[in-house]
Amino acid sequence: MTDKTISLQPKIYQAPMEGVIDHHVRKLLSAIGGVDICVTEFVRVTDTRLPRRLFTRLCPELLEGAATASGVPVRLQLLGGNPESMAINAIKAVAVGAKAIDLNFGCPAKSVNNSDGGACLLQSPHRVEAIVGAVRRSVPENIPVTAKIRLGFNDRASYMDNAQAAAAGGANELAVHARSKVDGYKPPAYWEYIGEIREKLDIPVIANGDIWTLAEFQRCREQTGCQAFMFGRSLLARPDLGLQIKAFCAGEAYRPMAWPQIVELLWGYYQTTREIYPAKYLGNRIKQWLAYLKLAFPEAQVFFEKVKRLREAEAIEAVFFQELESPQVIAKRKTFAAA
Ligand SMILES: Cc1cc2nc3c(=O)[nH]c(=O)nc-3n(C[C@H](O)[C@H](O)[C@H](O)COP(=O)(O)O)c2cc1C
Repeated sequence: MTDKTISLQPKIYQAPMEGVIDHHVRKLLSAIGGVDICVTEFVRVTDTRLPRRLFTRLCPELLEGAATASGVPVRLQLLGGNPESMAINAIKAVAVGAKAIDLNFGCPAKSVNNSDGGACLLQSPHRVEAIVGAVRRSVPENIPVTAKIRLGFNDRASYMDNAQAAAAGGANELAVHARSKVDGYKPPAYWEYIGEIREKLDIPVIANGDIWTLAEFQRCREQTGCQAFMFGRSLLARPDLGLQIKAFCAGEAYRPMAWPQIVELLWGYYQTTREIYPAKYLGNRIKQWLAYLKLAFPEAQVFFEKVKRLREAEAIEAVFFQELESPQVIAKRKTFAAA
């Protein structure tokens, strides 16, 4: 690989997804490859110093050098509106093992916004600056403090004020989900705003929102000029999207993951989480992942239909066995093994 191709390689981030991308999913996604940085679900900061176990439950990687088993660094995300409490808990997180802190200014949930956290803070850019500043000043300089914003709360008018506030507070990087809180998750994502932010700020800006495919990555890169990209739902829909992008950028051939590999991935996820989640929720996590996979793999829709009403381990596993033993899957497995 020449220096030129290295410099053309984008940095790929796994987006935080509360209730969806936990440490099990981070482990699987980072093992596939293509992901440079993972981010945890948010730790909700109240007025107290949170106990160590809360950090390690949400991010057991803190006990393993703050990296996944495949060595991908994991950033711990904090959410809250009180600069002092955020700073105190950032210090605690670092003491527990965090090597980077990300601050959430994007969560649209009513319950979160009503208790003064997430996207509602975008209504007061000076508060964004104060929170970032308090955390930045409280943790050692070698610990990156990053922020993740939307383009605004009720509308997108405050996008630049909030981006500049995060930078003025000392954020080392800024991830921008290209929608306002009111935009929710409705397409489109307004990538053009990210490009403006990137031009104005001196810190790396990470583009996020609706980058579902390699072609969309290319368009987003063109529109924003960014070198860093964050993928949430899209990475669940195409778990090797990071590899697809990196191979493309390096000019290398790459055969994207096909359904047989996806079933094996899902089977691995089911097996590792089977004992951990309460029995009454058995299968819920794979159904949740299938809901994203359906967007990229027609086979996932068929599989989802077969498991959607099942709650018993035996029944769910029978569907898996049927799929894992299907001639199509076995044939593909042999082809991959030979390749
Ligand atoms: C179910 C769900 C949970 C999310 N949880 C978080 C979170 O904990 N912290 C955060 O900053 N963003 C969270 N987000 C937003 C994503 O990180 C990301 O910004 C958004 O989904 C757009 O990116 P995508 O189009 O690649 O999914 C969440 C999104 C979804 C759909």
